[in-house]
Amino acid sequence: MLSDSDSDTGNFSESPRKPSKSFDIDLTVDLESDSLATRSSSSRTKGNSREHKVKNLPIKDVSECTRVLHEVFGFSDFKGKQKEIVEAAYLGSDALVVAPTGMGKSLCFQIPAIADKRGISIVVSPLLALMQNQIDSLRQKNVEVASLSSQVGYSEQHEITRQLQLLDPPMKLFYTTPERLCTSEFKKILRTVHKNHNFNRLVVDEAHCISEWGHDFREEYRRIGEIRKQFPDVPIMALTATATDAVREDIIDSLGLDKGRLFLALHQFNRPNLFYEVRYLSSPQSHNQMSEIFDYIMTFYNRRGKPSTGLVYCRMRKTCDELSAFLRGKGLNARPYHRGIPSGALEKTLKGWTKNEPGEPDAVDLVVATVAFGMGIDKGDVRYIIHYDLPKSLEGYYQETGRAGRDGLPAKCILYYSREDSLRVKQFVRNSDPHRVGKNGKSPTHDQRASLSLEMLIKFAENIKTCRHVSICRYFGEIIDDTNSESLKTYCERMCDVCKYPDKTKSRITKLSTIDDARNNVPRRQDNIVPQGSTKARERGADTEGEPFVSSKDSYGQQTYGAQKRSGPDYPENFPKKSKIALAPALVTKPHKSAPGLTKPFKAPTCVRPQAKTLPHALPPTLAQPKPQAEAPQAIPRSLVSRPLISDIDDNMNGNLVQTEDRGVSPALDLPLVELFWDPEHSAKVSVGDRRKQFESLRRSLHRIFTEPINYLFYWEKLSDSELDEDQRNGVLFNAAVELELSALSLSSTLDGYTCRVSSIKDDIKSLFHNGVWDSKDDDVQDVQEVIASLRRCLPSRSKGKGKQRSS
Ligand SMILES: Nc1ncnc2c1ncn2[C@@H]1O[C@H](COP(=O)(O)OP(=O)(O)OP(=O)(O)O)[C@@H](O)[C@H]1O
Repeated sequence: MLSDSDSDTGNFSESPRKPSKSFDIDLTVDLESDSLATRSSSSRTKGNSREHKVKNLPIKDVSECTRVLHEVFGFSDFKGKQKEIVEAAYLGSDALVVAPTGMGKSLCFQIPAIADKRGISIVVSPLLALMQNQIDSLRQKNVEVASLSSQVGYSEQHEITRQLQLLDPPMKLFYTTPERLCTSEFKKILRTVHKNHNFNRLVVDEAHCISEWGHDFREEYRRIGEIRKQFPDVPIMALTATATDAVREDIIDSLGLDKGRLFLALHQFNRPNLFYEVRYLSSPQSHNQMSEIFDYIMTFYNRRGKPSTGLVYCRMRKTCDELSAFLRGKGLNARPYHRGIPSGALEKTLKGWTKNEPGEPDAVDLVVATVAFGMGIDKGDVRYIIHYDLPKSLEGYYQETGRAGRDGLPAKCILYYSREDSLRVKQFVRNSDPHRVGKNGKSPTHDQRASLSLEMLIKFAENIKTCRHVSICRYFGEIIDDTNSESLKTYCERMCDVCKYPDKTKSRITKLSTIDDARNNVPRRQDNIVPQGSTKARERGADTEGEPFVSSKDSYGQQTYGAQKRSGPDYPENFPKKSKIALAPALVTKPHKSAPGLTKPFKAPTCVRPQAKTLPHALPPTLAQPKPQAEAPQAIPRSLVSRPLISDIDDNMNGNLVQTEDRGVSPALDLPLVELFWDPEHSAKVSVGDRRKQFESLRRSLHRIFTEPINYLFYWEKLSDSELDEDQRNGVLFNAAVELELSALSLSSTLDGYTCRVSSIKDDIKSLFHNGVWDSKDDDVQDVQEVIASLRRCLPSRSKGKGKQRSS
């Protein structure tokens, strides 16, 4: 067998360009140089100084790949298009591999890397856990592999860096993150590796992260294309499980893949062994849902006669903690998994789950996880995957359910769906950072892309006519003729609720609440709630005589908040009869002493509360002031002083911020006085009394954080570029409470749902104590980010620098 690793970059006659998949041409040998024509590309050789020219290179023998498959991995046959992909890569083609979860994409680059007689494949991977998983598995097979990440100690990093630059480095594969790959120090190392003819190929795993259309877009992934520019002769292989046409195009463009010589391997997306089912909820009622999940798991165990490995996905960390505690309390061997848990505990959970042998002491049957648990988790016998709530995209859902049944045996995928939850996710997506605009204006903005994918997921969930398998595959671009029952059978043989029990599914969907999207037009506080009489209000045509808050905008659609109808128990008798404004929020108010523009403060007679004593230092006076520890003790409200300090907060396994916070001695805070008016007309589902109560508790939660004795300066600085005076700060907190309460109301169709929503927002507010959440982009702190966004929207306009910076 003849072989060598890094061949010449172009000192051979140009082999004719053949379309994708015809990599047999790649075997063409340049007689002059004896090197393979596999790297040939005029575009790639441009700018290359031919330092790679190596004479008398032997032809590569692709049977080497099969040998590796048998001897290193112990498999008798290739799966899917593995053989073609592996050989094309071995021979030096660029390759784009789109294959369903569990197909065996890792082998597509591991085999050629091992088959290469010398040199290294550099693998870019988005997650440390994913890398570690592959590294561990390769080491078990005695494959030399290395990685550089923050988890590697300094001296080891030094040693690995040295080895990488040897003339004959020991490792076959080197794993790194996109962030490290693009640093100038690492590029310097790469230059040496390349100069030594050891840079065999670049592998981009989970390549959908490159795409602006991808659900997991990662800014740093976009920069990987720089490697193609700097090392044009180095072949690139990109792999993903979820690439629509748009994502594929984006990957090819961004990485600069050579379309003329690209090996494109597309597989069917269908996972016929997965049973998809959607369970409809009238509204998210956590206790019922948790009990139902417990019952489901127990029934499943009983049917199989033994515990089975499973996964429950939740969007929020705290739901993971609560649900896993609930299930553990009921005797199940469940553990939470999210980024708020220390890495040691996560490793233990992962190990217990991956190596799960029921009955073994450290075995974990069930992991309750956020999306942090996913990519790269390769366990064959996962028998069920439950989505406690709605993921943010169809791609995400497909990838997460893809963890099930990787051994080819049947597995169940259950999605809990309620319209309230879908509205909530929509709101997240809509409000998520919209600053990323597509390359050359070609791609849509981030929120358009994300909204589209979410919309498709919602359609998938609510569609009870089309087979779930077909819906998914169509989303990824497969053309399926649903009039042909034979071809449909290849997708689904009664392996989804729609196909297996259509009538039951039809009756189940009637449970969904009738809440519709129009209700989700939660007004942006700054846009539509204006203190009566203020300049802004006047500009918008506010009634300075009596209507407290107004909006002249009609973009709030069907919202009919405000002073439109004058009746009901809470409605003041003497409220002015004339109603000028059609659209205004239900809650109208004026923060005490704030809003200097208020020339005629509105007094709603029935709603004036008893004069609360306002402590002078309920909010710290200015940002420039010395830290409050130095202040006289009486300057800080007693209830705050007695609260635990930030350093006491338990940021461990269960992220028990809530508990710690609840240890505070007094829940009562003396807040600045406000005058309130609530329109009962628009509080049909939830009484004015309940709303007032919940509003006050939201407001209290906000005040606790932003008067927090140790860190409040940090919080205010995070929110605003400029200093705010006391009135302004009171105004911000007040307005944010208004906005958050409205948001909870608009996303709920029952009192229970509303109360549950407010309590969840309060937990999010408490999470602001964790300094890390302020700048976090993690999916599972998105609720907290929503609270921050709300606060920023409520800043006076001149101090909105931070908010703008985020979204510009
Ligand atoms: N040729 C093969 N024969 C048998 N099993 C294989 C073969 N190739 C891969 N596998 C097994 O299939 C499983 C899935 O492989 P792998 O993790 O590479 O999938 P993947 O396509 O990367 O999935 P995901 O996108 O979900 O990460 C692994 O357990 C792997 O050992």
